Amino acid sequence: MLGIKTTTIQSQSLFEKAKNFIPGGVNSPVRAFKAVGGNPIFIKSAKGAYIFDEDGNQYIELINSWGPMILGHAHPAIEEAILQAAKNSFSFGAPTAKEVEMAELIIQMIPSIEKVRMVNSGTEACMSAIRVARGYTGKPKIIKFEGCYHGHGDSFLIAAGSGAVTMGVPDSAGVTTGVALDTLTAPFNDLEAVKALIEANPNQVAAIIVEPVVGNMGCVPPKEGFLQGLRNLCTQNGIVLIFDEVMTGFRLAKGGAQERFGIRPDLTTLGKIIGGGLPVGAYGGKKEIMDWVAPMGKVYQAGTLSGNPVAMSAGLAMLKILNENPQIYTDLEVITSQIVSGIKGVLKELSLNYTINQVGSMFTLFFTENEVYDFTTAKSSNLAFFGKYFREMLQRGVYLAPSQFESLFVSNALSSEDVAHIVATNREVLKLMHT
Ligand SMILES: Cc1ncc(COP(=O)(O)O)c(C=O)c1O
Ligand SMILES: NCC(=O)CCC(=O)O
Repeated sequence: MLGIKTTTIQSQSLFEKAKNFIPGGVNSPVRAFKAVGGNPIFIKSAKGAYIFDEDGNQYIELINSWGPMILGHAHPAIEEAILQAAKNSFSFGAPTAKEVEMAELIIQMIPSIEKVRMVNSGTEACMSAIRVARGYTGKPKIIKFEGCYHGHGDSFLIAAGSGAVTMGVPDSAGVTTGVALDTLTAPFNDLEAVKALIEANPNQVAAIIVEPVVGNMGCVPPKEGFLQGLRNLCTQNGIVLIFDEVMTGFRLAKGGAQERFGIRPDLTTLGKIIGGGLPVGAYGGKKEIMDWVAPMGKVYQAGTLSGNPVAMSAGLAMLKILNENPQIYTDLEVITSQIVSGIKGVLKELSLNYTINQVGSMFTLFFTENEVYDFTTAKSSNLAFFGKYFREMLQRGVYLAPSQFESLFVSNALSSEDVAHIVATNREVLKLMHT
């Protein structure tokens, strides 16, 4: 059943057609298989741990819509919530009880958030968060880390990770020099570089934005003391600390990476899991800062579909399950550790020294022998090897992110048979690649 057993002819013809109408044939660059060779597969449906393409091939999911499907696909409680909500119409552009319930639950799950505003994507959340930080501090610049991705807002497409680096455009065309000059960059895990930037730009830095565990150059954990060091520098210099928890929020713990590492940011951005698979983002934090947002304050931010009732219902159903079942996080960690230790065992058997990083239910196998702790070390990976690995895994029914510079996301829908299949497939493919 698993893997490409028939053909991918439907996917191929859809892709040919799509290229006539959609730039590059895809609605988000990371979906193209540009970095790994071959053409994208077009998805027809998914259920639990499995995804099915237009040709009827079945794959085990390790992307899970780039993070949101932490409970696996089409979870019955979320499906039901969407169907029920849709019966009352799909959008009102006016306040609802659901969004109040949603805000209350987010604040309960993430204690650093005292007030929260709903938006439609992680990009919007991050764009809005830095605007608020600038309004609140009256300062123009932000510091971000090389290889971190905070969505496609102009200010973030400087040394950006994820699809931007995969497609070779970490500094995108179309971003003005003026905007670019207000984004300062430092290597991830390098506190001294951050200190130097703050000293060289006195009273200029409004915010430091960071993925507390990076997913967008592959999975890269923070070194001991790094996040606390950022917290201290921000407090000492009147800088707003923004944790971009679009990937890590509700994934690494119910309170995200900030709960896992015990650090309290001033603002947090959220996306992915918060919508249960529908388009939702949010930003929130200290009341004192969030009260700068219109209509309370002078920072403008708005949205026709923000707090959309169907999306809120899906998100609420998801968050309630996570909030009420802490065992899910233990299970996710066990499943992911089984996969990772299985792959490590395979590497040992084959005398390969590739690096695997794992934090909770996020992990990446890097085709480099170097320790990977920042963008430079991530980029030392052998991308041709990754491409071959990706294609061979897909052929055998394991659906990975089509880039070395992405994390994989595990769902709790994986069975022990699925885990065994993933490890066995790694053995087969890595062996094939190294003989
Ligand atoms: C850490 C992080 N921030 C922001 C974003 C942007 O979110 P979206 O794709 O929903 O706009 C992403 C993912 O794309 C992300 O991984
Ligand atoms: N690392 C990339 C993502 O998480 C988002 C997927 C997309 O941009 O389509």
